[in-house]
Amino acid sequence: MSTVLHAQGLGKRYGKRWALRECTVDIPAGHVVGLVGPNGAGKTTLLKLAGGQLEPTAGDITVLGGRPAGGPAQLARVGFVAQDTPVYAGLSVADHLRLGERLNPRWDAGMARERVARLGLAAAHRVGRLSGGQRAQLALTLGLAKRPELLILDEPVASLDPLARREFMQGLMEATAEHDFSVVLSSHLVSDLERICDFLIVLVDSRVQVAGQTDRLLATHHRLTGPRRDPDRLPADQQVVSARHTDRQSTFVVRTDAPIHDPAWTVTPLSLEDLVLAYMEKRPTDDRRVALEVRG
Ligand SMILES: Nc1ncnc2c1ncn2[C@@H]1O[C@H](COP(=O)(O)OP(=O)(O)OP(=O)(O)O)[C@@H](O)[C@H]1O
Repeated sequence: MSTVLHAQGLGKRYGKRWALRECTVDIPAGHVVGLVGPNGAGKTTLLKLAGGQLEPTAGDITVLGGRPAGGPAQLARVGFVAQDTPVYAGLSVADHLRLGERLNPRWDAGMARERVARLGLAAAHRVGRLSGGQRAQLALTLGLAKRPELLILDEPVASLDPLARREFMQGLMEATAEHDFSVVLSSHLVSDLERICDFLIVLVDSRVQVAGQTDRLLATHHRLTGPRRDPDRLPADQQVVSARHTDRQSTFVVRTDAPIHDPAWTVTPLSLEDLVLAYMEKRPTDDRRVALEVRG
């Protein structure tokens, strides 16, 4: 299967501070990829490196097999909807569609018109007077009508209310069902992404903590609850993502490909949100087996 994004040791530094470091990921084509992480984790940096708006300080990145923004053909293959859903306040909805048609060789004018009509956006309406949700939908329309092979969306729903979030995601889901393209979109919240994403990247403190297909991630991560135990006494093939202890009980989130047979444990599956939170809790530590110890 072809790869939409390949990063090897990718890093971006501003002054002394790394915004993204040692990022090595492969994203196969045909997925909707959720990039999740807290504020300042490096999501925008990774997406801008993919879009070619930033140059790496270290490592390599290829997108659809080419250099990001490496010429008009490459630019036509990648759509980018930036964080502040950039549209031109003084221009009308129709002006935006005309601009899109002028600038994009594969522009799907019929789809753009149909989508704008379905959203109830009047062609003559000044974009500066649209609501945040309507602006986000217009920006999504422009991104989709470009007919990219890869559409990158940087926190597209961050400023929207829950209903507008749902409508936006619904529109994106319908588009991915109708047309064959890959999507990478970022959010602070996994709840925004879990209905639509089938591939997840968790980014915390400028590093990729985990990346993979969501069904595979869910199948290989488990919560173990049982009598208090030192993490060093877990089998070597169980990678401890997070650990919590009371005086008598331990709860671990572990990653393993092997079945868990130890009768001491109650094994429960994780939701995607649990999984992301376990990685977000992870902190650098001297102990390689334990990501986090919380007493409580
Ligand atoms: N132009 C810049 N100059 C200096 N530091 C920057 C610049 N852009 C980003 N950074 C820093 O790089 C780190 C990662 O920023 P980035 O915008 O990629 O994070 P993010 O995960 O997208 O955050 P948010 O969710 O808040 O948008 C942050 O510490 C940020 O302050």
